[in-house]
Amino acid sequence: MTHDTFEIAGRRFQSRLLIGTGKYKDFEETRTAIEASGAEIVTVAIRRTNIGQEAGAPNLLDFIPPEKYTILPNTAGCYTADEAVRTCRLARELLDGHDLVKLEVLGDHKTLYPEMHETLLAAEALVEDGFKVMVYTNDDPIAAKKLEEMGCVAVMPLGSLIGSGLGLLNPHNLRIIIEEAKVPIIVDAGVGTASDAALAMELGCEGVLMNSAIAHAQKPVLMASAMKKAIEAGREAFLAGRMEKRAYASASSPLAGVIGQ
Ligand SMILES: CC(=O)[C@@H](O)[C@H](O)COP(=O)(O)O
Repeated sequence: MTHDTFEIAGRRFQSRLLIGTGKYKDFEETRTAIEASGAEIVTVAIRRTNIGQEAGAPNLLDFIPPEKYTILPNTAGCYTADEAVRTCRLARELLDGHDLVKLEVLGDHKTLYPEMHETLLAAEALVEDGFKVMVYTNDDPIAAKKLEEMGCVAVMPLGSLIGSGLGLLNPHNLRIIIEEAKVPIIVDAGVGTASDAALAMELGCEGVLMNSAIAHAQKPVLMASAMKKAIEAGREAFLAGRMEKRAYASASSPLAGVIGQ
């Protein structure tokens, strides 16, 4: 499987597991979990994590160095297109012109569901401004297509609500989105355990982004390692092509060809 890489915005990656940096006990635990996950793309909430905004405070980039990981600044905590666009511009300044961002514009505090009108406005403005936009969206195939047509480099439908751990609530919609897509589809949010991640990959997603399932596991580093394997297993199962489901049994040792029959 070493050649099974995937591409986002002209960059190639081996690992299909994208990982968040929130909710860990401390930066050291963040570092160890990310290491165990094998992730190459690491997302950072610019409004919540210090990557240089606060001089003198502990800086995440000392633990997750940009020379080793692709840092993916995200707009978590933004509720309007304006806030999201400003946050991406701040990230670009802090990261010396880095243009790959994860856009999320949220609708309310209770569901953290994407606000699609503001998301579309922000995506348009950011693409226009030269950003490579990976965008968090609901699992609506029409919205996913619009975001792709606007020039987003990856579309990231939710599995279920951020931080809920409820898994993939609508695999049927995800399948439609994947079938229609010409850019990578990456499930973002709601993964609770390894089988959720494997299922997303079996559906044909290019990758999965997760945070809570690892950071809130009782043993985050062990869960990070489990997720790495689940993503790889799900991908291999997708490439292998699953058998058809049948309504009735089919003997494991068929009689056809048996001597004496
Ligand atoms: C880290 C990040 O970008 C989150 O907004 C993301 O959606 C993860 O969700 P979970 O915490 O449910 O994995």
